[in-house]
Amino acid sequence: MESAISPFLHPALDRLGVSDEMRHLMITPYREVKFGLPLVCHEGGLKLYTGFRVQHNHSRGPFKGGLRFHPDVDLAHFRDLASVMTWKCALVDIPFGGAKGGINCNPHELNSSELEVLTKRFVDRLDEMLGPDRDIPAPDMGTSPREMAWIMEAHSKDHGYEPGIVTGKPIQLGGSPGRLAATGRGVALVTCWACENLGIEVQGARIAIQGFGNVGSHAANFLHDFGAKVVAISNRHSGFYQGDGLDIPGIIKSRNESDDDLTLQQIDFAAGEISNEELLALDVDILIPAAVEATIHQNNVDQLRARLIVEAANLPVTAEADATLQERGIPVIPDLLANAGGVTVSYLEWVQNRQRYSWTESEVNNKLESTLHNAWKQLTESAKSTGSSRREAAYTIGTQRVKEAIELRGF
Ligand SMILES: NC(=O)C1=CN([C@@H]2O[C@H](COP(=O)(O)OP(=O)(O)OC[C@H]3O[C@@H](n4cnc5c(N)ncnc54)[C@H](O)[C@@H]3O)[C@@H](O)[C@H]2O)C=CC1
Ligand SMILES: O=C(O)CCC(=O)C(=O)O
Repeated sequence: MESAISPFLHPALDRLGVSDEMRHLMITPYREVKFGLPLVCHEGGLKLYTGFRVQHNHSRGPFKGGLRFHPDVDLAHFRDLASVMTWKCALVDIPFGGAKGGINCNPHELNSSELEVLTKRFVDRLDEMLGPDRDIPAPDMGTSPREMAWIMEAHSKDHGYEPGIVTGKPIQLGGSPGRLAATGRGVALVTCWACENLGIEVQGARIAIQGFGNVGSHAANFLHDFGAKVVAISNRHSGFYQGDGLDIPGIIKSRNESDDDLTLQQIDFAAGEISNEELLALDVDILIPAAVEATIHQNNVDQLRARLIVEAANLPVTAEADATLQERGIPVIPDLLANAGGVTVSYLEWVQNRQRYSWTESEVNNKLESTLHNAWKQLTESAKSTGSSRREAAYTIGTQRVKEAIELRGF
């Protein structure tokens, strides 16, 4: 499989003028593992899943990145996503490297105790690679605070009480206030700054959001609170459109009551059903892809009518589509910044865990906002002064910081 990040990364390394050896070092994962995970299912019978962890780079701090439980994942996928984490942490200037991993299972088809066994077995297999100063997992698609609690338990069994082994935990176990909503909060804040920059009024702005999980639903809720009209949302099954704005708090409430992504379909509100492809092509001010990679590609990019795209998902716009959007003058706020709120509060959670001390939610939210705003300022200034896109500027800053750390540490 061709790397989705290479077309963004190589030009940044060209701009830095790195040697071939340094380029190779910066693009190659430090370590990647793939292993079998057997599970005896409740109805009987053995199933074999595959676990993955790619540790991309740790020159600026321990490996950091989420765990995805999804049937379609593979090593190539995680290689790209781990690399994204490295540049993202560097861009927002938190002392972590990049990693990503997960299991090729469909969490909707397993019950809670099967998932618990699988998650704990995953941690056992990775035992010597994980640790609060080595590699710190967190939630990504298909995982949540529940799985993070199991990870903490599995690790602490052999290593003693250590909440800093994982972030995105339940608050009762040392999770940080604000982490659950942090990625969506960051998406909403960055959207507001971008609107201000581009002369788009947030109040009343029409927004379409693809993906209504942790990130999409929290982003929708914050933007609704800021006065925007979220006119369309979707999940992996279908989408909904209501021209005068959806009742986002009401939809989230009923989704949470059933605790199942599927029930978005069953919610009773005065909206029409649309497909994910139709959602992407809506005539809106802002389009927020918050689901999976490559949902905006060369075959649908010409249909897009949004004035601004904010990448809440990782790598949702392919390189070909990105080039077309640049030609059409449609600004894209890149994933490296737009969804960095999650890992930023993960860092704050890890700091609190290491100090055995906790901050209030408003302290955490203030630190999140100032971290993202610093990165936003650096990114926009760099894009302006070099005449590059925001994505190019994000990669230039991220790769520059990682290169500097590698050189300072030596080989
Ligand atoms: N959870 C976090 O803190 C962070 C997540 N992200 C990224 O945000 C994205 C979403 O993650 P979460 O919200 O955590 O996942 P989630 O598992 O909570 O929700 C994913 C949502 O996307 C929908 N979906 C899945 N495939 C789809 C498709 N092909 N078309 C439309 N909708 C689809 C699902 O039905 C669900 O509504 C991912 O790209 C993830 O890597 C990025 C930074 C942090
Ligand atoms: O919170 C974290 O450590 C990682 C979040 C993540 O996986 C991401 O930013 O893509």
